[in-house]
Amino acid sequence: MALATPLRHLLAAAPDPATGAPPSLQAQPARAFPPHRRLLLRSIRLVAAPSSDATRHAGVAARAAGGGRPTVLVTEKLGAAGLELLRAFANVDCAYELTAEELRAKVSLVDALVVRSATRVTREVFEAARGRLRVVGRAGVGIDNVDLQAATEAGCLVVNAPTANTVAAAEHAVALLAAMARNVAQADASLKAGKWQRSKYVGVSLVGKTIAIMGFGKVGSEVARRAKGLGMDVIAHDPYAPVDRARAIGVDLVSFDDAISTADFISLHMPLTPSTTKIFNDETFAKMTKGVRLINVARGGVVDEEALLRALDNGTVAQAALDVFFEEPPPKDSKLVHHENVTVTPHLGASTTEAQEGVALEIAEAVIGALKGELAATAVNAPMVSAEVLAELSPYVILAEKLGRLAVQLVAGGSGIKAVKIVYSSARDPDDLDTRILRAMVTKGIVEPISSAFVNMVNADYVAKQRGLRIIEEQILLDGSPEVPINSIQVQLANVESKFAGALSDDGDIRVEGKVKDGTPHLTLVGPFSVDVSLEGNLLLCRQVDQPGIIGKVGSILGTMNLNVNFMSVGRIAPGKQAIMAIGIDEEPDKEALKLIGETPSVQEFVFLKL
Ligand SMILES: NC(=O)C1=CN([C@@H]2O[C@H](COP(=O)(O)OP(=O)(O)OC[C@H]3O[C@@H](n4cnc5c(N)ncnc54)[C@H](O)[C@@H]3O)[C@@H](O)[C@H]2O)C=CC1
Ligand SMILES: O=C(O)C(=O)COP(=O)(O)O
Repeated sequence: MALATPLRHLLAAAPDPATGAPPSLQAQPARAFPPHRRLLLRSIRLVAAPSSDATRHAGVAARAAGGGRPTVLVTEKLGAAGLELLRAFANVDCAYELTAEELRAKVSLVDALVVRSATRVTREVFEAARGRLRVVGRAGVGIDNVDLQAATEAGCLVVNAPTANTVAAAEHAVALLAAMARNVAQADASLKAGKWQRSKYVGVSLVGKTIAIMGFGKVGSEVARRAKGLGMDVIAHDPYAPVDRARAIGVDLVSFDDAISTADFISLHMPLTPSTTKIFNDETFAKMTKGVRLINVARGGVVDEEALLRALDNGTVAQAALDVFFEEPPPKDSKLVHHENVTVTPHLGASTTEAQEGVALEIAEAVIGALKGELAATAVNAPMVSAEVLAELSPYVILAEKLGRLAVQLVAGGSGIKAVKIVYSSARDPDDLDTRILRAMVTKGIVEPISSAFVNMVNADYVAKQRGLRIIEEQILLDGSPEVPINSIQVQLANVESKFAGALSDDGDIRVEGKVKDGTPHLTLVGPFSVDVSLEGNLLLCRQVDQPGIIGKVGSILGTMNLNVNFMSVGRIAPGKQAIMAIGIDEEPDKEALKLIGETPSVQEFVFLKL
């Protein structure tokens, strides 16, 4: 999907100047709401929520250094069709089996990095990238080899390919299940060694046995379906899986202890996270039925391998079939790998021709989309904002950033900003108004003019938190049609001094408010003064006592200095009382022009603001 320029602006670390057709607005059903209710929307939330859900959306545009084609570094073997797709869009550097040092050396020269499970994309890698790396594409599911927090802090989007290898992984689990139960690998090795050991390799049957699926996600549920086809009783444990989905394929969701204590076979399908690390340990093995058989096609780290070895040696675990290991490749003398009751494969779950073509295409599309600033449906470290929401809010994106920019420039030097309140007035039910993108833009507007940080949707909340900015959002619920998502956005900075007293509200906050008019952002309120000036170019705010002639005087200074006024508005409290002039200027006035404006009799204060 091509995005309108304002949206690219949000998604971009460096805005991509390419234009696309603006996405159509989403029609909303008309609903009635009580008038003018003020609601607290939400305080700031962090965005680094590791998940492999396929429903997350966000994008980050990258512009290659020098403005040319972007460069993509591919560090592990990728399916040919995916590589071809990448090559049509970017310069692709395929460099396999890099050392950590070599990877760090290369990463600052690329806009995107595509990896599988063997490349460790650590904090050091993001640091070495020095801000150029915008997208990490994981051609597969597990993103435990990517430091998501470091990626988020660097504003680097991480995308994965969560669906194309599901069936391959499930089939491999079933292959290991059957091979283990019938000693296929051991018998094969024995026969090849010239032996004929029929009684040694008597196996166990699967039919009628209970298998516990630990992690009932995409792979787990496919394994469950296949196990049912083999005549097994299937139970599953997954604290987050919907009961309905399990029920639909005839699987009972049970507690962790119930699952492991009743199963004859246990198949692992959860992600490796801090809470699943070594979740299978001495304590949990002790709760299992004696003679249980374990299959692990998930991640080696979910099993305490020393404890598994003990359980195999004391007969608690009769057999294990392992595709994944804590350390990959495992040490050559690994006792687990060489154990006679253990069947091993070298992380082959996703290694089918079909799955590799699939993940390569899936990741190539996601990476290209993200580099273009389009939506990444498989982003794992950015908030979920649907394409429809992004399209609908795109006119407000620039407004939000400009209000942030204005507000921060009104702060007097030395007064640290701590509290930012964003007030949206809207007739839309708060549950139907996703403002995270706008909050990110206000943050961008506030932070970027006063720091070297760059802010995008991936890192906005993180940057705000790191800078001690508490961002609160409120909604004033208006009467009227909820078809227009937002009537106005107000940015308030509390407990700061202003270099322009006219911008202070009666409560003492710096306050600016804006609206979108005919698709263009307008400033509509400064402190207590209503104005109406298009937010383009630069802005001059002058405060004076309302009286005839001042507009002419300031206007003629600007004219003399060859400064073009693009918009102008006067706001006053009452005739003859305090007033402000808001003047949009295309160019930036020089010191002399500003001096003359300051010396204009009756101009009590003025400020020049860059938009
Ligand atoms: N060996 C291989 O080549 C492959 C391995 N994998 C691995 O398989 C695993 C599953 O992948 P998908 O099914 O695609 O992911 P998924 O995200 O669809 O499913 C994971 C499920 O685990 C559940 N879960 C999270 N914490 C849990 C806990 N403490 N106990 C039980 N369940 C928990 C989640 O709720 C989710 O339903 C991942 O670890 C992935 O990295 C996936 C593909 C290939
Ligand atoms: O997708 C996953 O989680 C996998 O484990 C597959 O890993 P791979 O891409 O084969 O290195």
